Amino acid sequence: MGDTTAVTASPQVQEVDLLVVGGGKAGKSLAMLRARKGDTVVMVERDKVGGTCINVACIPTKTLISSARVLHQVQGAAAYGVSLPELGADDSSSRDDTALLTRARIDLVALRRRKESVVGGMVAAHETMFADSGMDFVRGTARFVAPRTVEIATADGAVRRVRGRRVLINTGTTPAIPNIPGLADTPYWTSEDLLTLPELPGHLLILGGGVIGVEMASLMGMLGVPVTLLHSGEHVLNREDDDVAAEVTAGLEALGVEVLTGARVSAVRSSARSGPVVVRTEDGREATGSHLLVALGRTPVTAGLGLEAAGVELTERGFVRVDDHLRTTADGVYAAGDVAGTPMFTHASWNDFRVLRDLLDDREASTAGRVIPWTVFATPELGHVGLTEAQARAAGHNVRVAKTPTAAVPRAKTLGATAGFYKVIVDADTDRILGAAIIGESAGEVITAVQVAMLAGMPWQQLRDAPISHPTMGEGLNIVLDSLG
Ligand SMILES: Cc1cc2nc3c(=O)[nH]c(=O)nc-3n(C[C@H](O)[C@H](O)[C@H](O)COP(=O)(O)OP(=O)(O)OC[C@H]3O[C@@H](n4cnc5c(N)ncnc54)[C@H](O)[C@@H]3O)c2cc1C
Ligand SMILES: NC(=O)c1ccc[n+]([C@@H]2O[C@H](COP(=O)([O-])OP(=O)(O)OC[C@H]3O[C@@H](n4cnc5c(N)ncnc54)[C@H](O)[C@@H]3O)[C@@H](O)[C@H]2O)c1
Repeated sequence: MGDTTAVTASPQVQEVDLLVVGGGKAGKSLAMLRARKGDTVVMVERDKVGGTCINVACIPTKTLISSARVLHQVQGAAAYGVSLPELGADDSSSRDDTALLTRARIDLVALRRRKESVVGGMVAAHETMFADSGMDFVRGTARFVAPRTVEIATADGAVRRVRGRRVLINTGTTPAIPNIPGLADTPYWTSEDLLTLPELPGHLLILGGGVIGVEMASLMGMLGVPVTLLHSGEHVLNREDDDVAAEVTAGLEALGVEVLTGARVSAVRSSARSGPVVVRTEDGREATGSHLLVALGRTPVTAGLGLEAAGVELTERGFVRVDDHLRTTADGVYAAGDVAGTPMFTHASWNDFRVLRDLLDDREASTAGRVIPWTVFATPELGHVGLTEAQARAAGHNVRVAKTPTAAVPRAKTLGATAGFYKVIVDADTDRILGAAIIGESAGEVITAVQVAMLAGMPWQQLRDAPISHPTMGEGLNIVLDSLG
């Protein structure tokens, strides 16, 4: 275990082996590992223990989505043969189970309590892990004042200066609030505000059909909230193929969500602080709602960090400039996660940690060429890995596409969850799998099997012929690849 008191080289500056600015996924993982290995480590965190994902992003959203899915299932439970015997089992003529189940509602207080309990449990686990690792976890805001040196305004009012032999910047992103006329004068929620669920909106307007917009629209749709989603692109989820986005849109519409595409919002107005919100698109369409959610991307947290003093440059888009080894333009300073322009996923930030773990131990490691999958937790779910069909064609591959409705998968039939499709893109010359998009129950789990096949360089025929358990959603991979012959 490291000497956490660290060596003081001058009266003002504490010298440590590793200084981590921002305790996101990459930062906290590296801080704990290096401290356990005996390095002196200071990690500075200005806000919540454990970073964005566990407090205000992945974990609370997925917890709420799980509750909403249960509600959705209960409301549709009569179709599965579920009835309510305690409400008149001996008088079946006087009740209508379908109607009663449909009337199931969410209890907002209990919902919030469940979310807070899941998040709280993970935060508590992090507090223990941080302490056990031996790192010096400092609550406060860090700002660079010299190369590899920060000044920390600590939460208890003190000021500390710390210099790291090596430094990692892992300050993440915050919701982007574009300068749309009228927006500043209108009450709006970001994803963080929505998670506190102060109330269920009468009608939610969502600006942006990226991952956040789609997941929140699906969540609110399942909770019975009328939703209008306005997205500037031709289809939601800009990165996906047209057919994939269309299927996700169909899933939203099945939940009652109105999806407006080609709808770049150019003005927002609200007659009173609590009055209806009206948004207007560039092509003159208008939508009215009771609440507004802004889901228009995320901004890297670099303002006020003093990066000039550290010699750390930014890219044109405002992210910390890094090379394939996550090295910034300043000697000994690395950056990782969202702020470094890594794809904005927790598992990508975690993978940055693994690259740094190896580099700091003088082993070869790089971010070049890695394939990062993602899951969009809408209902039905979308799992994605590798190239889209459009990207594969644009890259000049000799493309073959295998596509089968999720309804063809026996497990989907038993689950009564038949919406979606399996789509796998292969290279006809090399037989390698280039990418896949799967829409259906547990798609985020099934996509991992495709990812592993890709990592192993497996020819698609081997996955087609693998004896996959029956009946599982994974078996859909046999079925979809069978369609290639
Ligand atoms: C609503 C929502 C849902 C999401 N769902 C998913 C999902 O399901 N799956 C997924 O993979 N990804 C999801 N993401 C993305 C994921 O949350 C991010 O990619 C991930 O959290 C980025 O982690 P990070 O390591 O970059 O740093 P972060 O976890 O963002 O941590 C950065 C930390 O730095 C701190 N900090 C900033 N400046 C300073 C400073 N000057 N001094 C001290 N500390 C500072 C911040 O307080 C913060 O805690 C979601 C994002 C959102 C917004
Ligand atoms: N399940 C997950 O892994 C998950 C979940 C949530 C968020 N995230 C991460 O968070 C990041 C941020 O998500 P996001 O959805 O906020 O951003 P995003 O950039 O993915 O989507 C925002 C969309 O808004 C559209 N847009 C921009 N201006 C507009 C306007 N004026 N009117 C209408 N539409 C407009 C853009 O075309 C863009 O596609 C994502 O990149 C994702 O990686 C991941």
